[in-house]
Amino acid sequence: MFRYALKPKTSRGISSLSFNNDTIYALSSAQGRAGIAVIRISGPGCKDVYNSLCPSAPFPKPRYAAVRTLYQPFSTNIVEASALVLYFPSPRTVTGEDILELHVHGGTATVKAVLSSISQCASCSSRIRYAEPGEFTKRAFFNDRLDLAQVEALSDTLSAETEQQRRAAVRGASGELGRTYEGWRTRLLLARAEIEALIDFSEDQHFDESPTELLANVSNIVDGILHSIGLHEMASQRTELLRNGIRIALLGPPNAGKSSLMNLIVGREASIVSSEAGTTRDVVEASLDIRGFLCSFADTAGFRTEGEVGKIEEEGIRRARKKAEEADVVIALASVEKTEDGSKRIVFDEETLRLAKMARQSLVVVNKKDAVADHTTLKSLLAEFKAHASLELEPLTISCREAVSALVRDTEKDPGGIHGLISTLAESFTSLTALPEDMQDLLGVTERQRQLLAECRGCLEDFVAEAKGSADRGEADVVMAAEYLRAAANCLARITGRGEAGDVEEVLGVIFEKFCVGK
Ligand SMILES: Nc1nc2c(ncn2[C@@H]2O[C@H](COP(=O)(O)OP(=O)(O)OP(=O)(O)O)[C@@H](O)[C@H]2O)c(=O)[nH]1
Repeated sequence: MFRYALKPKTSRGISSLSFNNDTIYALSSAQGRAGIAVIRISGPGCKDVYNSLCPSAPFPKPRYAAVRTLYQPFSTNIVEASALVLYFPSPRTVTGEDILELHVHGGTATVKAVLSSISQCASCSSRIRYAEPGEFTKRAFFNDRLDLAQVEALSDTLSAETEQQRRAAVRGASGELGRTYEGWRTRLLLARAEIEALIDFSEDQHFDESPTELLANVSNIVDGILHSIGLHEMASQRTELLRNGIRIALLGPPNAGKSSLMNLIVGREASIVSSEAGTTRDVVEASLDIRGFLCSFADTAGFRTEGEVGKIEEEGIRRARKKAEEADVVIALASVEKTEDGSKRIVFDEETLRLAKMARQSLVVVNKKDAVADHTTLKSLLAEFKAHASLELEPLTISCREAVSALVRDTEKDPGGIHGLISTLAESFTSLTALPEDMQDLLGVTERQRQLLAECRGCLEDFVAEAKGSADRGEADVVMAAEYLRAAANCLARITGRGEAGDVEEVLGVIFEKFCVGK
């Protein structure tokens, strides 16, 4: 019963004061009125809790649902007339401990009464108390039910707001990444063991390989791992875009219609629209879900070069330029305007197009197509613009004035061309974040993991340099080489939570603080 009291170190090899023998309970479904509320209890006192709440009913068969009346402990007061009760015996449970699940009516008073009754239950084997945030998952980790990469994926699953964030989180939850990193770590440990054997026993025993030959052979293994780390790092940069959002900067000359376009896309008046040039002085940002991708949209000050540019406008332009340089996608907006002689021309600015060309993805869009009466004139204006601005692709044409909000899903009604623009944007998001079919599991690589992979790569590159240096010198520093492998393996261990105790406890705090109570 006192599994952990007898074992000062958990199965992960970590002594943790917060890991204890207590039986914990919490409301695992959302707070507030609902059809059903799920209360979860985990720990050695589950059976005692059941016996206190259902004193005369038989204990339910493990993993089978049973309908029970729940009583206030030591009384005949009914707290829930018909609860669904499930018992899962350890160790094959989500926390690795005994679990009791109570599905009760989701009224606030019922949930409160059941939780209060659990707190009054008596257990001779353990203290019964309300769980801390993330404590169920923490127990799953300490009991080897989840590795750290899976815990992070679970945290991402709970916080996923868009379809693409959900997809990435699901990939991380499979445990495949943890297995991959463990596989690499084992290979590095075996290689290090061979090198250490050489250090320890070379004076007494004959080895087939010389130290330089051994380092060269290990280098081949390390090269393979380095190649794979490169792929994982690349994948993590792509998933970071899904997690943190794709940054889009909307650039163009004053009055091109940037604010109008931004408002149409985000579906609200985020930016001020006015016929006065230079209305947008600062960067206006809004986050939204575009076809399942989280995006952060930035409307910027127009790049005005003619006329007097005041200090505030100048600062706005500087910020716009910075936004463009940081953006993943730049939308370069031009517009159809009337010239002094009454004819039409497409107004654009060179700086916008230069920044668009430098961006990872860009779109050139011409607004105010409604200002041209016929299609032939529009076509010849576009051809002239394309040649003058040396554009490789055909610009998209839109009219914010004729557009229906992008939030209206009926793509038939798209006189302003906004749905077409959204589809093109979604295509560029896909190409920014896509991974080949056989690399889909890598969608789960998190920023923390990427940093550790980069650290690991550094140690392995040092090893390869040492091996090469040894071959050139004809003399190997095997102690240094073994140390590089030890450090690299430890980086991988910290990804899955098998690292040295201090390291793991440090990352645990960061990871678990994101969890809610009941998870
Ligand atoms: N005819 C026509 N006018 C438009 C269209 N889109 C915007 N406008 C008008 O163009 C003017 C400028 O629009 P804004 O959206 O404020 O332009 P902006 O690029 O944000 O301007 P700055 O803030 O000065 O950089 C306003 O009077 C809009 O009503 C369009 O599709 N057709």
